[in-house]
Amino acid sequence: MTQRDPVQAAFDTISNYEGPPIEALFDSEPDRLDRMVLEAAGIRMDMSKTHLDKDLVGFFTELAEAADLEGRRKALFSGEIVNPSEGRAATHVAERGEGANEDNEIAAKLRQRMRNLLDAIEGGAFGEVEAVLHIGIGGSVLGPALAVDALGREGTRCDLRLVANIDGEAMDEALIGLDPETTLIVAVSKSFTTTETLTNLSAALDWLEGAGMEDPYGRVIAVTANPEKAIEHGIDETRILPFADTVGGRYSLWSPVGISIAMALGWDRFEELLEGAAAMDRHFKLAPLTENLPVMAAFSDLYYTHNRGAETRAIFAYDERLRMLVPYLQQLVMESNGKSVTADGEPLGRPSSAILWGGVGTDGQHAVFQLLHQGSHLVPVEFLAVTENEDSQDPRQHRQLLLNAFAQGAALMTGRANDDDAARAYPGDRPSITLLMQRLDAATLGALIAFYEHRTYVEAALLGINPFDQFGVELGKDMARQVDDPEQRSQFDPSTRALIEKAGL
Ligand SMILES: O=P(O)(O)OC[C@H]1O[C@](O)(CO)[C@@H](O)[C@@H]1O
Repeated sequence: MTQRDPVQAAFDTISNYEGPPIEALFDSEPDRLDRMVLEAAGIRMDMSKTHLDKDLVGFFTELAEAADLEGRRKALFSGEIVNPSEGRAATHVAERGEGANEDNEIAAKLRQRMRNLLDAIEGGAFGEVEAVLHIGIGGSVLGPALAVDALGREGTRCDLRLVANIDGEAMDEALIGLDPETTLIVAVSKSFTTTETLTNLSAALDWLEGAGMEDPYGRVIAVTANPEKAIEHGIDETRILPFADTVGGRYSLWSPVGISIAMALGWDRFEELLEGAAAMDRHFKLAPLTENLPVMAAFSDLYYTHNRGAETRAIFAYDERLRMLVPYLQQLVMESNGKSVTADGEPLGRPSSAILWGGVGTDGQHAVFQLLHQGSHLVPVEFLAVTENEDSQDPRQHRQLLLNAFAQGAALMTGRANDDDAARAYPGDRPSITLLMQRLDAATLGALIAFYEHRTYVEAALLGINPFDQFGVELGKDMARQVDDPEQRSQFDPSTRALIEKAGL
């Protein structure tokens, strides 16, 4: 008789489990709030409005054991190869001082180099710097965009403009009102081969040259894991900030990629961001699985994809400062876990990560929440809110903001019957998680981002996925090159050829 694969057996149990509605769990589990509200690094996660009951948590614990989650967690922090397809470790935790000693030291040295350059800039080495034009795409821009948008509301030390898209409209907009004499260019690309970034860098250099600048390259700082390529592009070694190639693009804001964060918010805030992330690292590393925020959140994610067939999950931040969180997390989660093969190259054979979408509250309530309450799709929702009001704000607004966030979670769960009119009935029993933070400072934001990183890692570990490669993006890049070549173009399909012809390309 062949032994059943214990991971598959645990997934089968989870997929076939039929538990009670969420509301009933508050009666059947009197200690529910104690067990399902977890707190770490300034984040309070309330999971009591999910279907995870004691049995399910037990089944997930069995799955974690079968998938050797604790071993995977240890492998991440000890710098072992966790990205087998590229034969690499993933050392973003070392950027926060929580990796293997050797990796921590490498990261600390590169951070010191970043600090020295920052001191030189602030000391006037580049003349007066009023603005920074940060050029990068994907993981080379989304972190700085999120951090500075969230934390720079009360003023920044320089005017930070970000440009990612290869669309000239994006560059035109980013340059509005900038003075070439007082603008520094920060070109960020892990590979330094990304078409968008290199094309935008050339456009920015032309802009400097067009303004009569004698040495446009002298105004460029490059951040990359491939310094040779940056040198090939004409950037002087002294203005290159390298980072380790074991730091994935979507995990890189902690590395010198964060120089724009440090320039806009100051070095101390950048360090606080790292410290907050390190606090979450320690929690993830040490807390037992059932008290561990990233682990329990991943259990919930997998329950809804495997048991309830949820294809998406939504995140709504009831805080305007977190409006960039969803785009940031979309890359983190979907580029990491949107895969159909396991780390061993076998077909996955089960749903991978859910599609992540969302926005901010209360805006979403007046646009897409209809579907959340009454649509035929089950969408687990995550609400984020910050209890402390900023001094400058009207407390009435903040009060309403929070009340709305909490009411939505309650409404999704309880629903409301209407025997006379089905269109006015709310089925209820719809799950949500609420993440509550007392304040949104650099440390809490760091912890929040690290929480999502580790949750993504746990999901990958349980699914058997390698979350650190992204081969899915390569085919489109390749075809974009081919389609630009008249000879290869003729081999394309009739629809694509007609589009190219119509656009006159
Ligand atoms: O930092 P780079 O090498 O320019 O890459 C930018 C982005 O492009 C991707 O490689 C996808 O094409 C992302 O993983 C990455 O964050």
